[in-house]
Amino acid sequence: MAGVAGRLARRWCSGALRSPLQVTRFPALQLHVCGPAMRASQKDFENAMNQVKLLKKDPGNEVKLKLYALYKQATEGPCNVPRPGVLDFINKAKWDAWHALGSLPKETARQNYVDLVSSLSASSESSGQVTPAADRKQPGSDALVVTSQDGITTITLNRPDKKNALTPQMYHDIMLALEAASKDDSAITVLTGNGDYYCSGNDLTNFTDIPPGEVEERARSGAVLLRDFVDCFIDFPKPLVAVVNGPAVGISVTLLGLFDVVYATDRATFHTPFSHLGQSPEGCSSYTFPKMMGPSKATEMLVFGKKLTAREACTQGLVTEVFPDSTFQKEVWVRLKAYSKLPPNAMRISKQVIRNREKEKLHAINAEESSILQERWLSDECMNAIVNFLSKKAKL
Ligand SMILES: CCCCCCCCCCC/C=C/C(=O)SCCNC(=O)CCNC(=O)[C@H](O)C(C)(C)COP(=O)(O)OP(=O)(O)OC[C@H]1O[C@@H](n2cnc3c(N)ncnc32)[C@H](O)[C@@H]1OP(=O)(O)O
Repeated sequence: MAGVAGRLARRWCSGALRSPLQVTRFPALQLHVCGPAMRASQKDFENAMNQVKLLKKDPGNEVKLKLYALYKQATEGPCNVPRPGVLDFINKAKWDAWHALGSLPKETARQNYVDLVSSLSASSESSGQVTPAADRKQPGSDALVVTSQDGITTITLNRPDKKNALTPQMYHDIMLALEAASKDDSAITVLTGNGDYYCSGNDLTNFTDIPPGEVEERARSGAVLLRDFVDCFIDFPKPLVAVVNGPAVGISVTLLGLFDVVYATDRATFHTPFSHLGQSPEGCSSYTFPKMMGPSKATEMLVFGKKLTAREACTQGLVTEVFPDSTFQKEVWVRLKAYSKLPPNAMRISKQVIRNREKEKLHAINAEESSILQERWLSDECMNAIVNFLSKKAKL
């Protein structure tokens, strides 16, 4: 395959092949093709085709073949044209990739194409080679992807079929990733999501399969986990940037108050349905939200569960800047890449000057919120809300 791959690369890059997959600029990446959520619209698909053209670095021939195959499957269905001759290496490799998809439904191929492009785009504005940072402990599952390049460590939530809902493993892995990022060579750390959502908050199935008699203990350990998790954000020493690529729910919203900068696509929304869930605010939002938006706007969000658009969130100070979805990834990564070239020690120290005097207070608030939430998890209101979600009676 290496010889074929090399020839393919030359042909693609030289523009010898005319197809919607002509990748003129390629991303560096860690790739994940997602399961068949089957929600991508034709518009999403067309957007993804456009996004491919913006990619900066070569993702490698295997990926290009995968993109080609998914495109053909999504637009024409299963491959039933004759296989090219043995010496027609390029077209044979393309045919093989397409044919390998068998009877995969067009909708699934379309979704997989969109998801694949989305994962490529997440890092398409960077020029260096993305490496899974070799000196760090890698996450325990592929629900989290950590990459490092151009002075930016990016932590990507990668459970797009579940809207990047956070499992206990992910909480632990994010803590490990933040700890590693605090010590690595990068100047800036980014948290983002793969797929159409930034994050749908705590995975509500975390509350299931608890044996009778263990509920209190689970609530206690859940509160410890929550407290440790939020502490990592409070203490994180470098500029921490949220690249909010889609809607955000629950703890993924409250935590934004602990980030230094929050960039959002205009497709993002911000929703904290704590009362609907019989729960209460966490992530220090009971302090950061009233401080940034005033108590009454904070109450609308944290108590009444009002969902904000990206622009509203920007007006309230929760979001730093909103970008059109079509140019979001491009603009944000260009910006971050430029920032990452600033002297790292100066940035770290300036962050400390801005944040340090509040740290103690934030830790105390986090402890209090976690303890209140521990009680809430044992309430009938909370149990009923979880049962409602799980039985699909309620979509919050
Ligand atoms: C006692 C134990 C303690 C545990 C440890 C705790 C540690 C810290 C806790 C911190 C406290 C955090 C609080 C919060 O974050 S509150 C917010 C919780 N999130 C929600 O309420 C969102 C619920 N989801 C939804 O409302 C919708 O799914 C959503 C609007 C996000 C998307 O709707 P849409 O119709 O577009 O898509 P689907 O509903 O079909 O979703 C696709 C699949 O994804 C699953 N999904 C989505 N979000 C979650 C979630 N939060 N938890 C679990 N699963 C989620 C959804 O069920 C679909 O799955 P299937 O395809 O399998 O049906």
